Amino acid sequence: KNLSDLSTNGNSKNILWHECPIQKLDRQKLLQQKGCVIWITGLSGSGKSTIACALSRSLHSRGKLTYILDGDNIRHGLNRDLGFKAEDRSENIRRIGEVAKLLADAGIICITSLISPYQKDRDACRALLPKGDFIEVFLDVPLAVCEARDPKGLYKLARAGMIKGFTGIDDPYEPPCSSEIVLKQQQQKGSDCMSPNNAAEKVISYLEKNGYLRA
Ligand SMILES: Nc1ncnc2c1ncn2[C@@H]1O[C@H](COP(=O)(O)OS(=O)(=O)O)[C@@H](OP(=O)(O)O)[C@H]1O
Ligand SMILES: Nc1ncnc2c1ncn2[C@@H]1O[C@H](COP(=O)(O)OP(=O)(O)O)[C@@H](O)[C@H]1O
Repeated sequence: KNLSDLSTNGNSKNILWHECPIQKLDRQKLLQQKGCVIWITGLSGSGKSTIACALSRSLHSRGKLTYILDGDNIRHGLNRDLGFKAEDRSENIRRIGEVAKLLADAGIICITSLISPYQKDRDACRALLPKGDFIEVFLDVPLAVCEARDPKGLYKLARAGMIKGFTGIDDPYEPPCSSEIVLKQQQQKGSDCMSPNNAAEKVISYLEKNGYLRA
């Protein structure tokens, strides 16, 4: 190794990047797909986890390897030290963005389902990936619909002041302005314009059209 290549990165000094002869392209060839990140963002209750699962199931049945990074789940382990203040949410997203980047480099179709309320945090994750490989999916579901669903009873607690800083109630959500895919949920009851399976199909069409389902 050439000592002049030793570098500093963050708090790490004297580190050198190690290349392996087996690269992303080789892994993609093996898997017959392209590694990428499908970044699902939206309010609590907008359907992120449901759509992530529908998408994973559908891609799996076509022989494609996926992995879901779900905010709730990752907060049980890797991110168990983080809460919900703005810096903690940013760090949550930064770490998951880095893990997603590794999974995409492994050739996997990585699906993240996080509120990710801040544009700058989402954009920082986008910037970690090669152009095109970060596919943002905005679940554009009105707060009233999410609040009416309230599957975990958290909106009720937030309205009663028992949870402080709940997204959409007393904490911000910055809607994305240039997502690759926008999935809109109408407010009328019984509207089936965005069933989880329809939503998954829209994402799969995008992947197909953009060459992610072949090596
Ligand atoms: N204060 C507050 N605000 C928002 N959400 C809260 C809060 N406290 C707990 N929860 C639960 O945590 C889930 C969101 O975690 P995320 O990691 O996706 O959030 S973030 O991206 O860091 O903003 C979120 O899950 P989802 O409903 O699946 O989105 C909530 O169940
Ligand atoms: N497309 C949809 N149409 C109707 N209800 C949905 C849809 N997607 C999710 N749901 C329901 O909404 C609730 C919240 O979904 P969930 O996937 O947990 O959202 P999130 O992960 O964004 O918090 C669940 O009860 C789920 O069954």
